Amino acid sequence: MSNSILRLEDITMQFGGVVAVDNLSLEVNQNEIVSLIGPNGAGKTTAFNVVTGVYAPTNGAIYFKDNLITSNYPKGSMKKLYAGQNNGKFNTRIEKTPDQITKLGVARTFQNIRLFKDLTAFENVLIAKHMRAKANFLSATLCLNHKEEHTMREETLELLNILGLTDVKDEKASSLPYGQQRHLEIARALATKPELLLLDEPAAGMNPQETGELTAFIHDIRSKFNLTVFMIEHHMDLVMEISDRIYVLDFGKLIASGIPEEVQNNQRVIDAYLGVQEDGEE
Ligand SMILES: Nc1ncnc2c1ncn2[C@@H]1O[C@H](COP(=O)(O)OP(=O)(O)OP(=O)(O)O)[C@@H](O)[C@H]1O
Repeated sequence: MSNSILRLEDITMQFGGVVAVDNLSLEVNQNEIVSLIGPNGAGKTTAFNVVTGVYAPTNGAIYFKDNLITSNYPKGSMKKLYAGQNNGKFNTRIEKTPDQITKLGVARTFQNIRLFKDLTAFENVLIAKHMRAKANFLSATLCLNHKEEHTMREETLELLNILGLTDVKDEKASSLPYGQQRHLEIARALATKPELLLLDEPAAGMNPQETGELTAFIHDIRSKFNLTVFMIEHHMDLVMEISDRIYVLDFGKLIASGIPEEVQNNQRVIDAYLGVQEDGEE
């Protein structure tokens, strides 16, 4: 078996005529921290949405731990609209729901924090545990036996403790400072016991101190939970410091990949993204 945990093969995601992700192939290996970067609208979140089953790709295949979990090809009206390059290469259709992808061992956080704002930190994590145990929210809330419930509560407390949230476990999510809400979102993702954690802009909204602490925090959870991390991020200092490897998207296409030094010095990347951000130039 290879060391690959996630592999995208020729993924295209097209919304009508808009090609958000264009023939993207990439690989994430076990225990790596890999970043996906690119200017606004480059297709990063769409790529995450395809991996996590929010969208079925228009074309292409995805492998998780070398098992084919997603596969599609253009059909119906999409046949005419499809603008990609690999038409005909894929001929099976495999689609999984976000729940099914989560159960395989893939969890994610979102660019805009999606906590249950009126529930406590403890309740937010506990619900995620229930969701992992049962197929849906309703059965999750109704069908647990006492022993299962007790175990989940214990595990929830342990998770909050590891993530430094014990003191605020009974606070409403909405009342927590932004940095703690981000940690809570990660705690909730970890409650589903993932092997692969997708973080969509974990530093968004954080102050410089919180952002500075994020590298150590992500390293820490990676080793404690034996995780692989695939991350979208705009803070270049963080990306360059934390990433084992980086993939760069521009207008949906992969324009560069490599270790941070390679990507940092890549002229296409500088032109497309880093240059724009640092100099404010087009
Ligand atoms: N559901 C959708 N329907 C139509 N177009 C969409 C949809 N989702 C994304 N797009 C388009 O796909 C392109 C890529 O968007 P996406 O949000 O993936 O980019 P991004 O790299 O994550 O951007 P940002 O860094 O600003 O979050 C954009 O042009 C966007 O408008």
